[in-house]
Parts: sequence; C-alpha cells; structure tokens
Amino acid sequence: MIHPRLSLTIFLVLAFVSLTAVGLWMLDGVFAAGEFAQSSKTPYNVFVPFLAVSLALLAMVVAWAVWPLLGTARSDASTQVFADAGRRGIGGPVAADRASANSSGGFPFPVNEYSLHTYKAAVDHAPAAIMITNARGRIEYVNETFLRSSGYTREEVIGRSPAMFKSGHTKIEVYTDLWQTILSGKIWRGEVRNRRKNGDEYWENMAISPLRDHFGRVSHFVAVREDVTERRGREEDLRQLAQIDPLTGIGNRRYLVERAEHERLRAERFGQPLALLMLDIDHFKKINDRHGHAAGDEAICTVARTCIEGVREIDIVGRYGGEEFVILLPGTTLEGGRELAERLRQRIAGIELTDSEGTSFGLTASVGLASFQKGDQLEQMLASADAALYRAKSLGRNRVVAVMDCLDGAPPADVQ
Ligand SMILES: Nc1nc2c(ncn2[C@@H]2O[C@H](COP(=O)(O)OP(=O)(O)OP(=O)(O)O)[C@@H](O)[C@H]2O)c(=O)[nH]1
Repeated sequence: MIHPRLSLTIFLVLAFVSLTAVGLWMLDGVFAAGEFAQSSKTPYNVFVPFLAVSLALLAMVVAWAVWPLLGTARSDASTQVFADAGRRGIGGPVAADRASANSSGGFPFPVNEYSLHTYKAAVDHAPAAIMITNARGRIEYVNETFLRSSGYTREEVIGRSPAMFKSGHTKIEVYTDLWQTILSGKIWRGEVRNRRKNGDEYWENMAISPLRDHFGRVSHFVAVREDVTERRGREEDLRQLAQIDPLTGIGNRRYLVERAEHERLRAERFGQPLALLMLDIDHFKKINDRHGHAAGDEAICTVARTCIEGVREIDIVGRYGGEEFVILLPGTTLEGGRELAERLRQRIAGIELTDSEGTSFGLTASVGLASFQKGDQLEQMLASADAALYRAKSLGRNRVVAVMDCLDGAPPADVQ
C-alpha cells in the first residue's frame, strides 16, 4: 500500500507541474520560447521567476514528504514498540510491520518526535501498573504505578523474572493457562494474588499481551495490571455475609450446601468416609408458644453453640432451616457419626433455659444420620438424613436414627 504522505506528494507534484505548464502555456512561453528569446520584448523574464517559485514550492513539498520517512528510518526498536502499542492500544497483539512503525498515527508530527515522547509519558504515568518483559521473561520496563503498588525500586526489578511477585496463593492452573494463552499469541486476562516487597499480598487484575517483531516472532510481553484487592475484599465480605445466619452467626443453608458439596467431592475422590447429621429441636413450636419467640431464639442460639462446641475444627455446622441444623463430619464413618450425634443429643437434653417470665424450660433434639456411599449426590445424602430424622421423630423424638441407604426404597434401619 502506498504511504498516505507519498500519495499526497505525488498528487501535489502533479498539480504543480500541471499548474506550471498551464501558466507557461498562458504566457505562450513554452511553445514560442525561441521567438521570445529572439524578441526584444520577451516574456522570458516573466516566466523565469514564476518557474523558480514553482520549483521552490515543489522542493518544499518533497522535503515535507520525505523528512518523516527519513526520521522514522532512524528511529530505534523502542520507538516501534511504543508507537505500535500506543496506536493499537497497549494490551493488543501487535505485528510490528514497517509500515505501522512509519505511521505518524494521523498526527502532524513525525512519529519519533511526537509519539515516542507522548506515548512514553502516557505509559510512565498511566494509572494502571505496566510491565514489559522480553521473550525470555526478564523485566525490561515498569512504570511508576507498578513501582508504587509493588513497593520495589526500578533497579530491584529490571532484569528479573515476574515470578518474584508470586505469593504462592494463585492456583498453578492459572499460570498454565496464562502461558498457553500468551505463547499462542493471544491476550490473557485474569486475576492473580501477588506479594508486595513488604510481604503484603494483593490481588491484581491483569491483561498480558504479546508483542511481535517484524519477523512475526514474539519479542516482548506487555502486562497491564490493576490492583483489585479492595474489590476482592468487598466481594469476599459480601459472599461471607450471604452465607451467615444472622440469628446464630453460624453458616446458613447456602453455606452448608456449598461446603457439603466440596466435602462430598473430596470423599468421592479420595475414598474417605463422610457422615452427615440432621438435627432438629423437638416440639419447638410449643417452646415458642409457651415461652415466647425471644426464648425460642435463645434456644436456637444455644443449640447452635452446643453443636459448634461439640465437634472438631474440621467439622462443619450450619443452620439448615428454622430449628434444624446440619453437621458434616469429614473423615467420619457412620458409626463415628452416631457416637457424636448421641453425645450432642445428650448435651442438648441437659440444656436449661429461662424465659422472660423467669420460667425455666429444657430442650430435646432428634437426629437423622446418613453417610456417604460411593456415587451419592448431595441431595441423596440430605434426603437420607431427612428420612432418618423423620423416623426419629415418629419413634418418639429425643433420639438418633441412622439410615444407610434409602435409594432402594427400603425402610430406614434404626440404630437406636
Ligand atoms: N423463635 C423462633 N422460632 C422459629 C424460628 N424459625 C422457625 N421457628 C419456628 O419453629 C417452629 C417449628 O415448628 P415445627 O416445624 O412444627 O416443628 P416442631 O414444633 O419442632 O415439631 P417437631 O419438629 O415435630 O418436634 C415453627 O413454629 C416456626 O415458626 C426462629 O428463628 N426463631
């Protein structure tokens, strides 16, 4: 493709030549130059300055057209990187062909005079942290924001690998995906947890794009990084808040389902046992009716505390419904689960509370127990525990009942 400046130059040259020819023709000079020369009253003196002005203008136009091309040819590799990155937007894959390097991007200045300075200033002071590494993964450039957010000085990072910022808390799959993407010439976007010089960890949202030289080889990687620690923190707070039961402060049903699914997958994968208890306060409606809603709330909180205090740290306790709790026991068999359920039942039966009138009252609870069987889905485990709980209630309450498997429609087998 012809360079736009070149096309304009050709057009102007042709225009000047035509104008000169027309001017001379109008003076009748070109066609009768011999006569003029011989004539005493020759117009020769008129068209010489005319021709000189035209030629001077022509020379200026040519100089105007050729100067930036000469200038750009002298520009170095960094001009090319910045010019291309700036013109196409840093973060986009770039094939740094000659034509694009020569372009002044529509500015009325040569690329290496205007663009290099402007683009470099823009990158140096950009609000996002920017890092450029070479093809061997060594850092060649970092901007001011990068230095501020990482806490390092330029001397401490230039020539080193970006691995120096790793916190060790980003999944290995994230890095595998990152390298596969950028080595295939595409932009990688994602979030990684990095470490500042002072040891603090922070979340960065990154866009890493490969730059190519004029042979099409990846020569550099440009990483544009934004510190998103605050946003991640807020998201995590909201996520946790959405999973907490406001009355008891323990996990709610959403929390339980998420954790239970995680534990079920772990049990499936590693062949470990997993027991699930479903515990429900007996005749709770009567407690509310006789002692008031506040006493009912107090009873729920006390049972929650009793469950939390009665299990191991790795066990998971949550409020599944009104006066119903689910307890997950990773690494625990049905027998182990039954022992714990019985212990909790006894502790709850020992609770004594006082209502607002000073009347004391006690509590009992029934427990349904299920254990993970290979291939079980979470819904099956919950349904089994629920069926066992129903049986415990129908057998008179204040007891523990276990069910091995309700899938075949067999009636639940009582443990107690
Ligand atoms: N105080 C209080 N009561 C609640 C809360 N959530 C649910 N409830 C009440 O708990 C009672 C549960 O009653 P039911 O489901 O009939 O069960 P129950 O009376 O315990 O009877 P069984 O489970 O068969 O022993 C209902 O009256 C609900 O209104 C709560 O957060 N606080």
